[in-house]
Amino acid sequence: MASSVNSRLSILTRHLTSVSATSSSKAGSHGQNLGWIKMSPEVSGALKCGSPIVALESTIISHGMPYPQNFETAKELEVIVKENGAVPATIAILDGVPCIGLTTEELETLARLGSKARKTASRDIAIVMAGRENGATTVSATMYLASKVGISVFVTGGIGGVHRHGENTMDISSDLTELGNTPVAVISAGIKSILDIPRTLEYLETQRVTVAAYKTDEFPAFFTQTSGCKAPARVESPEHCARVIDATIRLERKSGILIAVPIPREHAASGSLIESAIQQALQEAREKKIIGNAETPFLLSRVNELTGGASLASNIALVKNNASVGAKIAVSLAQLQKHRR
Ligand SMILES: O=c1[nH]cc([C@@H]2O[C@H](COP(=O)(O)O)[C@@H](O)[C@H]2O)c(=O)[nH]1
Repeated sequence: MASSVNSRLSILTRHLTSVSATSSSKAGSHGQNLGWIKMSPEVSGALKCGSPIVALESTIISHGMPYPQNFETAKELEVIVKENGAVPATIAILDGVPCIGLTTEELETLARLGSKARKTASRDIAIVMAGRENGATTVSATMYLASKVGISVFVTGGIGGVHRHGENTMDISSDLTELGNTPVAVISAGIKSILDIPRTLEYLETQRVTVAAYKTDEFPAFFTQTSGCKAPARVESPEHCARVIDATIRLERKSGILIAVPIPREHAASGSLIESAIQQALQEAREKKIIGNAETPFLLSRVNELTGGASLASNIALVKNNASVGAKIAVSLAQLQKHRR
C-alpha cells in the first residue's frame, strides 16, 4: 500500500501540472502514464485532494443480481458512500476502456447487459481491453484497477474463495491470489457458505493476507453472522480499520487486507434455509456440469430462486451495510494520511 501513497502524490503532481479536473483523466501509480484508464471528474478530483474514495465492483451488478434490482442497488450504494463522506468509484470496463467512476447511464448500461458483459477477473482485463468488450470486474480485477490509481478501500458483498471440493478440482478464486499481491483493503461480508470457508481462510493465510472480522471474533459467512470459524483478528471501529490500513502502508506490505463485516442481524437469513438451498444448488451444478467462473453466478441465482428471493434481499442489505462501513473507513484513513503529509 506504499504504492497507494506514492500514487496519490504522483497523481496530485501530474494533475496539478497537466490535467483539467473537469475532464476524464489519465493517472497511475509510480508516475506511469496510465492513458488506458478513464477516470470520472469526481474520482480524479478526490485523488488530487487526498479525499476519501471507495471503489465498488461491477460483477455484483451484472452477474450477482437480476435487473432492475442490480441497477437500483448500484445507485443506492453510491448514495450511501456519499452520505458517509466518501467519493464512490464504481469500476468496470466499457468498450475496452477500464473506467474508474461511472455515470448513472453507464451503471444502467452495465445493469441491463447483465451476464452479456464479460465477467472479468484480473487475468481477463487485457482480453477485454483488446477486444473492446464490456467487462464487469470481479473482486480481483477491481482491486487491481483500484490499486493502479491509488484507491486503498474497496467495498463488495462477498469475495470468491476455495470452492467446496476445491482440494480435488483446484477451483480457487483468483480473488484470493489477488489479495495476496495487491495492496487494497477489501470490505466484504465474509465468504459464502457455497464455498469451503475453513480452506479459504487457510489459503488467505498462505497468501499473507491480513484478515480481520469487524466487531466480532467469528468470521462471518455472508448470509449469516457466523461460520463456525474463528477470525484471525478482530477490529472494533472504522478508525481501527483505518489504522490497520495505515500501518500496512507504512510497512510497505504488498498484499491486501480483508475486513469481514457480518450481515446486520435483522437481515441475516435463516442458516438452515440457506444451507439446504445451497446443498440443492451445488447438486444441480454438479449434474449440469457447471464449473469454473460460471459456478458462482449459477449458485447465487439458484439459491435466490430456492429461497424465494430471501437471499437477494439479504445480499442487498449486507452490501449496503458494507458500503456504509467502508466509507467510514475511507474517511478515517484520509484523515490519518492528511496528518502525515
Ligand atoms: O456473493 C457474491 N460472491 C461473489 C461474487 C462475484 O464472484 C466473483 C468470484 O468469482 P469466482 O468464484 O469465479 O472467482 C467475486 O469476485 C465477485 O465479483 C458475487 O457477485 N457475489
